[in-house]
Amino acid sequence: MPERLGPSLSKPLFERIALIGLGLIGSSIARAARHLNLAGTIVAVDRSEEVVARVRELRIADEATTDLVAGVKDADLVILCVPVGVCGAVAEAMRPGLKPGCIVSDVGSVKASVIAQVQPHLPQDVHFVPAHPVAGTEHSGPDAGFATLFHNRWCILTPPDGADEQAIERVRVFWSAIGSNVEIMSAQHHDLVLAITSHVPHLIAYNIVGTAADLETVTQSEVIKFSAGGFRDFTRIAASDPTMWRDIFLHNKEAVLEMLGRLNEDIALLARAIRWGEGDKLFDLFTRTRAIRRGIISSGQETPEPDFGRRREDKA
Ligand SMILES: NC(=O)C1=CN([C@@H]2O[C@H](COP(=O)(O)OP(=O)(O)OC[C@H]3O[C@@H](n4cnc5c(N)ncnc54)[C@H](O)[C@@H]3O)[C@@H](O)[C@H]2O)C=CC1
Ligand SMILES: O=C(O)C(=O)Cc1ccc(O)cc1
Repeated sequence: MPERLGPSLSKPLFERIALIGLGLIGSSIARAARHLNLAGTIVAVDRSEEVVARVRELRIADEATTDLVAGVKDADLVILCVPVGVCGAVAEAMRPGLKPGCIVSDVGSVKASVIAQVQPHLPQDVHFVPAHPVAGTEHSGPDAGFATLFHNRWCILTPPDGADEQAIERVRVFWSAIGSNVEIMSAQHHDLVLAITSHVPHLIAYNIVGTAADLETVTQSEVIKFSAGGFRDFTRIAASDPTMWRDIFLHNKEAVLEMLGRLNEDIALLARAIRWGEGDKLFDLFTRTRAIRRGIISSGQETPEPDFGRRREDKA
């Protein structure tokens, strides 16, 4: 068992869990649920034969199938771990197999659109509790997952109005047992917050790496050769899955456009400060942002970077 995972439960939280989509997130949930004894039986469902075969090889689920209806049969908890753009189609296709009274959840990076897509397809006696584990990497697929991915990270639940309290509590307990800190908010608020903290930063990374690549013909590969840490960090983010991120932008359109509008205004102000030599404006902003980063590190939400011996010199 990985070192940082908590103790496994003596009795599973759910008899049978079905995970739909066994990529980075689905396979990480499967691994964590297995290690922590959160489910009596874990069923893996994926539309890709290749992924199903790999899940069997990796032994991260008890059963694996491409058949959605058979896969969700008798499951007490079904979690959609597919790109947000296909959640509605998956919900519609799995509906005939859903057990009355079961809980359906998801892990999508966008919430209002997923609720709008999924809810109309669920029978009245099925409880929908949408979730978003705010943890991930730029990698995809069943080999990329690991059991500690969600440890000490946030998981946001966005239950629609009138959602069953017991079902919300069971999903909260599930993510807490996985090691996440759980918070509940409205889907609209989630989408606005995540637009600025996650979606727009990814768009900026895709954009800057794209622009630099276009410049490369002009600079004859100096862009990559002399890329310092900052640019390299952007290339990591810009290596994230194209399908997943296309869907996120198309399904959180209003919030992303709202945040991009604000960002454009602020960038125009920065350009103006540079043009007119207003150093104090630049200095004030950079001082504020440095304090934010240091606050994140001291609150324990981020591991500090290696100091390469700098601290010893500082002390001298
Ligand atoms: N990658 C990340 O860092 C994070 C992703 N998320 C969310 O998790 C979800 C999954 O993302 P990843 O695991 O990274 O993706 P992934 O690309 O690693 O895995 C997605 C899996 O879904 C399967 N799939 C696609 N369409 C399907 C369908 N119609 N029916 C059945 N299976 C289907 C694919 O074959 C693939 O195995 C997305 O909604 C994403 O927004 C949430 C937090 C972090
Ligand atoms: O790799 C990174 O830096 C991420 O930001 C991962 C990530 C991607 C999408 C999410 O909805 C949550 C986390």
